[in-house]
Amino acid sequence: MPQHLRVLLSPFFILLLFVIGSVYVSTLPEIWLAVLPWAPYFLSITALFMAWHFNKGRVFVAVLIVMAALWVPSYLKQDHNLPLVPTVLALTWLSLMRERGCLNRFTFNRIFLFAVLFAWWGALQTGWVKLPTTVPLMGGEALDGRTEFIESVLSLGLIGLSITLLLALWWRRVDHFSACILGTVVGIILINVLPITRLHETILFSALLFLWVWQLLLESRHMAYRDELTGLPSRRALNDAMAALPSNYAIAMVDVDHFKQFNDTYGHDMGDVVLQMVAKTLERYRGPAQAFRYGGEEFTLVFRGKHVEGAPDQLNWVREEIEEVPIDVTTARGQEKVINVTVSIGWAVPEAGDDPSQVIKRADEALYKAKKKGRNCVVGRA
Ligand SMILES: Nc1nc2c(ncn2[C@@H]2O[C@H](COP(=O)(O)OP(=O)(O)OP(=O)(O)O)[C@@H](O)[C@H]2O)c(=O)[nH]1
Repeated sequence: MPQHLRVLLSPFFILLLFVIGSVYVSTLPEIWLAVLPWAPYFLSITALFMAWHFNKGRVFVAVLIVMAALWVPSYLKQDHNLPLVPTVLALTWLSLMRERGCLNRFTFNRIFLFAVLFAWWGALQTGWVKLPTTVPLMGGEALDGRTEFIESVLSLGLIGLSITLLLALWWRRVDHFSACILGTVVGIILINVLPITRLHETILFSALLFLWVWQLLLESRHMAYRDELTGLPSRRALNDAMAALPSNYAIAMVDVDHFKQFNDTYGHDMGDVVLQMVAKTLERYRGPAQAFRYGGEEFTLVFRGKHVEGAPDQLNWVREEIEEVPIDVTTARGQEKVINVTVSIGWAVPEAGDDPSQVIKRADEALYKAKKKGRNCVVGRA
């Protein structure tokens, strides 16, 4: 499944699950129905605590925005009149901001900014502030049909623009945060347009808050199991994968040739670009083999089951493909040129009684032989 759809899967699946659940909510025992109104508060405290723990200021603020959407109307005693426009605007605005950690001046500034936005909406709703009828904005008292019409068009325009922007951000970033913001905005719109009771509304708000708890769980998993530079699964993920291998498998170790020299000549940043390029090429072989960053300039490919047979050919293709990628570099004298890097590969399959760590050791020995042979080659050790 394409990565774009994969990141959207969990937010929209959670939403769908809660929407279906809300249909059957009235069949729940009394005790559950009594507890349900507390669910959003419990979930928001959990999400806020987790966001603080993982130092995710944007998630912290997103949860507060969802809570404001739930809480502000009941505070104003205006049930079922959700602050739709300020909520969507605040979430969109937030997704344009960079992650800058939690509980610092950036987070407090953002909370203040969005609090002003909600306070403005509340003031207009309650009539504390009255705009001239020619300035229709976010619930300003509509004195005639024309003003009401302009106000609706303006609200729809702002929401449409926000959704377009959020879709563009999701498409560009392909990350869980953008997907969760999209899910939250869709959820808020659903709550606003569906003819639902207060109880259903509570369940849908719980869905939106659960979505953020889930996002933080995914994020923590991502931090533990993904290599930050290349985006590949990390050594820890490889250890887990090795514990669940079938009987027929092969492990290949891929190492960039003369990488120290490359770093010394073109700089560490260019070295990082090379590692990202190698990772991207290895990722393309996701079908037959799973790629991991083993550490430093070393990568691991794991072939399982029927793919083991084709491993030598696949490894040669990988090697050739990496060799063909042109890399633009600047020399110490400021000259620009295009170069190519190569990799050496050693691979092995298990012998009777071998555990995966022994197979990795033998693949490493094969890699050593490939280096000795002159590099840019594949050596297999069955
Ligand atoms: N840019 C960059 N360099 C790294 C990273 N991790 C490790 N390195 C560098 O990778 C280099 C590893 O070099 P060696 O293992 O000695 O490899 P080599 O001797 O140059 O090349 P071979 O003999 O062909 O393996 C060291 O200079 C490390 O600093 C990283 O994440 N980014």
